[in-house]
Amino acid sequence: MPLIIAIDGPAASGKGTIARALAAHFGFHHLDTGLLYRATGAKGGDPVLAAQTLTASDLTRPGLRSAQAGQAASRIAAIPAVRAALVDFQRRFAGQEPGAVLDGRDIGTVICPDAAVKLYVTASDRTRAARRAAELGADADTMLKELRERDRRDRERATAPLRPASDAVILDTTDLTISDAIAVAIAQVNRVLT
Ligand SMILES: Nc1ncnc2c1ncn2[C@@H]1O[C@H](COP(=O)(O)OP(=O)(O)OP(=O)(O)O)[C@@H](O)[C@H]1O
Ligand SMILES: Nc1ccn([C@@H]2O[C@H](COP(=O)(O)O)[C@@H](O)[C@H]2O)c(=O)n1
Repeated sequence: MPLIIAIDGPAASGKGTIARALAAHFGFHHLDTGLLYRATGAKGGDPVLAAQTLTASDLTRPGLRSAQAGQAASRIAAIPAVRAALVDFQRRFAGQEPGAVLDGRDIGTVICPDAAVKLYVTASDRTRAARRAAELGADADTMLKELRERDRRDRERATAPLRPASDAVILDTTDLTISDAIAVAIAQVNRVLT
C-alpha cells in the first residue's frame, strides 16, 4: 500500500516547499495540484473542456506561477465540473508506490480522505504576503490583497472549500524557518511510519 501524505493550506503558506522536501526525504512522488488549476485557468475557453483535455505540456506554460494565474485558477476552481474532471488524475497519482505527497486545498478532505498523514500548513496572511512578494519581486500590500481575495474565494466556494480535515495536524509556519518547518513535517510523518 502506498503511503499518502496530504498537505493543504491557504496560498503561499509553504505547502509546496514542505511537500517537495518530504517527497525528496522519503523518496516519494510529489504533485503540486495547484498547478492543475493554474494550467486549466490559463488555457482559456471553456474551463470544463480545458480541465478535461489538460496535457503535460499545459503544465509547463510560462507565467503559471504569476499572481494573475493564481486568481484565474481560483475562479475556475469554484466550478464543480472543473474539479470533477481533475479528480481521477490526482487519485491515480496518489496511488503510486512507494508513496506520494500531494499539496493543494482539498487533498485531505476530498481527494485522499484516507491519507496516512494530513498536514494543514498555514501562516499569518501578512507573513504569507511578504514571502510571496519577495519570491515574485512584487509589492507586499498588493500581494496581501491578492492572497486575501483568493483565500476568501477558496474558503467560501460550495464544492471542496479550503478547510483543514478533521484529522489534519495544523502546522503554523509564521515563526518557523523553512528548515524548521520541514523538520516538524518530517517528524510528523515519522510518527506514522514507526
Ligand atoms: N517557513 C518559511 N519561512 C520563510 N519563507 C518560506 C517558508 N516557507 C515557505 N517560504 C517561502 O514562501 C514562498 C511561498 O511558499 P510555497 O510556494 O511553498 O507556498 P505554497 O503554499 O505552496 O503556495 P501556493 O499556494 O501559491 O502554491 C516561497 O518563496 C517559499 O520559499
Ligand atoms: N487542490 C487544489 C489546489 C488548488 N486549487 C485552486 O488553485 C489555486 C491556485 O493554487 P496554488 O496552490 O498554486 O496557489 C488556488 O487558489 C485554488 O483556488 C484548488 O481549488 N484545489
